[in-house]
Amino acid sequence: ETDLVHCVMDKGDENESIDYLLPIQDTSVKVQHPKISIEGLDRFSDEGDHILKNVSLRVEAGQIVGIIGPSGSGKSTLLRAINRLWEPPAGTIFVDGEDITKQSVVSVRRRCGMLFQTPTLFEGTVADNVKYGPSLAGEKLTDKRIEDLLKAADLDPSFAYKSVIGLSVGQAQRVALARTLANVPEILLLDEPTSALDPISTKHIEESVLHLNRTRGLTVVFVSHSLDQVRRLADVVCLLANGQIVEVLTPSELDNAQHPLVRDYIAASM
Ligand SMILES: Nc1ncnc2c1ncn2[C@@H]1O[C@H](COP(=O)(O)OP(=O)(O)OP(=O)(O)O)[C@@H](O)[C@H]1O
Repeated sequence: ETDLVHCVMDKGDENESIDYLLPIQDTSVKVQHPKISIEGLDRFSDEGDHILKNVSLRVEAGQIVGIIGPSGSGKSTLLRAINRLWEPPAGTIFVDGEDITKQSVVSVRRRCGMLFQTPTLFEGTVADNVKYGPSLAGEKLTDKRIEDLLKAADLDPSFAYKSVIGLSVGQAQRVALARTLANVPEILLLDEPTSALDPISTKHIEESVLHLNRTRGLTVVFVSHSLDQVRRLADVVCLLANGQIVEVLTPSELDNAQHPLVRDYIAASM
């Protein structure tokens, strides 16, 4: 990872383009392992409720997977397990074929960056927030790199030295995206990332995510209540209901979904 960071930073210093922002991940070669593999994941709450039931899911490198489903079906819990915000049992979640519980939490969280519904920034400037993750790894970001990260999140570089106080939610979410990208993630986990945003801010975030996916091969797993968003972004859609994946299909197949819960969900969303 360190080598990649340096390679990207060197190139970033020479070139205006955000295309140097993250290493390009080779998704053309069929590698042995999927990017993410979830195998028989179960979760019980402290009260004994079965929140995730034997969930298995394969996400290929460079894929964008949308997770939809009724409230309380376990979508956030599933997403949070992938970067160990909730600790999955050993041997249930693999990234590049490696059990994530065998790696350090810090490295898992850097590789699998997460955005939440509501951005939480700490007080200070936009740049302070963007620099924070790399500083934990002893890395100091250049001004140019910070500007490139802001551009990648569809935010004007002039925001770098503004205080985060006074930012709109949409701007703050883009800062949160830049902060996540600063860790050079391979996977982006997005938990309803635009549900608090207006349509323009939503478009900014969606365009950034699509651009990063198309140009960098970034793998994306996102939770959304918007079927329109799923249609705009996802290569594959998973429907989660009562803690189980009940159907996996492409966005164009949504209208012909077989499972009654999927059909109900789509009907209710129209
Ligand atoms: N830490 C926890 N302790 C106990 N129960 C929990 C915990 N986290 C989640 N749950 C329960 O697990 C179930 C799934 O929650 P989760 O937030 O994953 O669902 P969701 O599909 O993301 O819902 P929403 O669409 O409303 O965000 C819910 O019944 C929730 O109350």
